[in-house]
Amino acid sequence: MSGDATLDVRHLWKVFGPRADRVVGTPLADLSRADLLARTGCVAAVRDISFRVSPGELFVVMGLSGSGKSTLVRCMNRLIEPTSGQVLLDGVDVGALDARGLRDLRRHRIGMVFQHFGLLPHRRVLDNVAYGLEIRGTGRAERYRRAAEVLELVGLHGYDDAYPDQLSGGMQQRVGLGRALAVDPEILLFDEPFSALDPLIRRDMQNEVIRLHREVGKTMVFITHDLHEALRLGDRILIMRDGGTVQVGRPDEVVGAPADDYVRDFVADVPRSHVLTLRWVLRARRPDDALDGPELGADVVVRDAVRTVLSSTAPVRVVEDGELLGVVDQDAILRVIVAEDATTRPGGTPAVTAAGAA
Ligand SMILES: Nc1ncnc2c1ncn2[C@@H]1O[C@H](COP(=O)(O)OP(=O)(O)OP(=O)(O)O)[C@@H](O)[C@H]1O
Repeated sequence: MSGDATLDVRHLWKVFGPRADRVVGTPLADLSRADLLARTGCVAAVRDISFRVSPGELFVVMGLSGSGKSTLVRCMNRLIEPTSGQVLLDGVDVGALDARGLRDLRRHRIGMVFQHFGLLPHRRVLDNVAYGLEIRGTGRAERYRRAAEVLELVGLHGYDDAYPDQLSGGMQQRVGLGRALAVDPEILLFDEPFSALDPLIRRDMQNEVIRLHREVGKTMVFITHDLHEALRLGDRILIMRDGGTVQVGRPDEVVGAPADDYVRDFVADVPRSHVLTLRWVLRARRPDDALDGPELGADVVVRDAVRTVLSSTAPVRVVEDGELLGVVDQDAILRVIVAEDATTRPGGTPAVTAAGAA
């Protein structure tokens, strides 16, 4: 059962090369990517990847160039045929779809946003946004109505009649985003959409995705090689290396408890106060702690709690579901800020565990 996951990826493999179908399920599958290549000439682009994306979640897949992200995302709608494993979209096995089902999936159910916008240069912005509706057979009046609505949503109001080459890169990317949104798909897949944009415009577009995600509540899978982008956007992040999964977790988990040295190195320069939540810095309440301090939730990010903690003489009480998890005092906050560039918390586990055990 896929439960109520919008996307459920199970033991997905994609092997390229000669006799690629004879790798999974044999001892060859246990070889590292490099050894497999040396022994067989095959590349395991995606190695046994499993994850579930809940309705409305923004799920990020992050990895360096060659880690297998693009192959993985293309396996979702079978632009690349997986070697083995399953992809379920709202419980429907994508691998079992016939040509017609697949066409329906790509037109109606999955929207894609790429780095290269793939806009139609001779068509106006409005027609580009309406394009998905047009190939779906939606009538002219209805598709223009919807396209105008989406243009407003992606901040392109007034650009209906412009042509793509009259727009900046960021604006063209908004058109691409609008086109994907116009058909109201169940899930949006972003394949490194902002990699070619200038840093400031890129930041703008990230904010745009965050805003849109909040406003339309769409389930999203976002592929990136940029850790900071992943941490900004992701409800959860899957980190890939050499085709496999290194870690899946919330941003605070990836930064607070890196799964291995690879992730630890990766997150070493992340400002911890921007990502860690109070859960990671609280301690168990001591009998002499004053309990009349302010109350904050365990998922409040340290940076957002600094003012409250530093302006209170009593420790801040950290609560979750009405229960006191522990307290955060000024020392704890200052330690995070002062040690911003330290690599990991000793022990690497949320402080709530330590507090609970104390
Ligand atoms: N059609 C193919 N035939 C053979 N090998 C391939 C093919 N497509 C991808 N690969 C290999 O699979 C691995 C994963 O590639 P993929 O493009 O998915 O990685 P990526 O993380 O998306 O990298 P990038 O960000 O550079 O696109 C790489 O080693 C790549 O060379």
